[in-house]
Amino acid sequence: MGRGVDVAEKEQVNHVPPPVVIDPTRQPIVVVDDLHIKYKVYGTVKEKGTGASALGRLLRGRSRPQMTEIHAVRGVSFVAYKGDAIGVIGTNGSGKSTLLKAVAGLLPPATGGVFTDGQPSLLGVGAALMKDLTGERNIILGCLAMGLTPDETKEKYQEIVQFAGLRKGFIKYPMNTYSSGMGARLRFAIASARTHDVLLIDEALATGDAKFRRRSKRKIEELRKNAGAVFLVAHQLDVVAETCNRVLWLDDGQLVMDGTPEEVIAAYTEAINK
Ligand SMILES: Nc1ncnc2c1ncn2[C@@H]1O[C@H](COP(=O)(O)OP(=O)(O)OP(=O)(O)O)[C@@H](O)[C@H]1O
Repeated sequence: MGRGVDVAEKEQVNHVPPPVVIDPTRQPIVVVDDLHIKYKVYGTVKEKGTGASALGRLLRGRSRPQMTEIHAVRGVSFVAYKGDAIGVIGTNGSGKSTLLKAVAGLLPPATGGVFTDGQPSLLGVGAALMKDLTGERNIILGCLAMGLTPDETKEKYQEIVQFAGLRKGFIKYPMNTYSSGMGARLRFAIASARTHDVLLIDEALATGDAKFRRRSKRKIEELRKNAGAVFLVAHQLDVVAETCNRVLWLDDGQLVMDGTPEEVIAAYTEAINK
């Protein structure tokens, strides 16, 4: 017997998103078109999560996990233009990191698409630096990995050390002796040593102090001028307001608002304080 489709489901099935409109006077760098991202997870989420029910399942031999899907990004569309610095805000689990990973090409769309003009670089909290190596070695390897020549790396080295502004002597210590803030500063300093077509920064500035944030803001402005577009995920709304010319507000995987920092942050603040 066929299953009835309720009205909400019908609307979803028949929903045809409006086409993405590109401003012909500006240079598009990233086009996200009705993007859907789903994670496949293995678990028994449909059943009760109590100890008794887990034991019952085990005794009945039904502990085999089932596959379920988490629909993390649900029909997001926008266009980022050359010179845009876009803040992505939203509550925990609203899909911000997932969206950035998809723009970076690290997660395949379930449906919809992401088109980028140039190479995206994702700078995340856990960006790959080698914990056992010194800051010095990480700068050299990081620069070479980003495609700088050995001569360019030599040229940039001092600038990176200065920008990171680590405590005296720490550049010669292994990174596993760094605080999380120090690690984040070094990561950002390395990443910003070259221009990126699309630079995606996921919470990487969160642990910096006020002075470092001011320096980062200036650096992002510089990167914006030379790069294609910069995306910044941050929970600190003041950082987003200071750094970005545009903000996307995500909620439950959907785009609630796309506008200036003033209007989007005001609407978001009102919504979360209700
Ligand atoms: N690797 C994963 N496997 C399965 N589900 C995931 C995975 N990563 C994220 N999710 C789920 O996708 C949804 C969006 O998560 P995401 O990390 O993108 O949110 P976020 O807005 O960046 O959150 P936060 O502000 O807490 O960092 C959440 O429901 C989360 O549980």
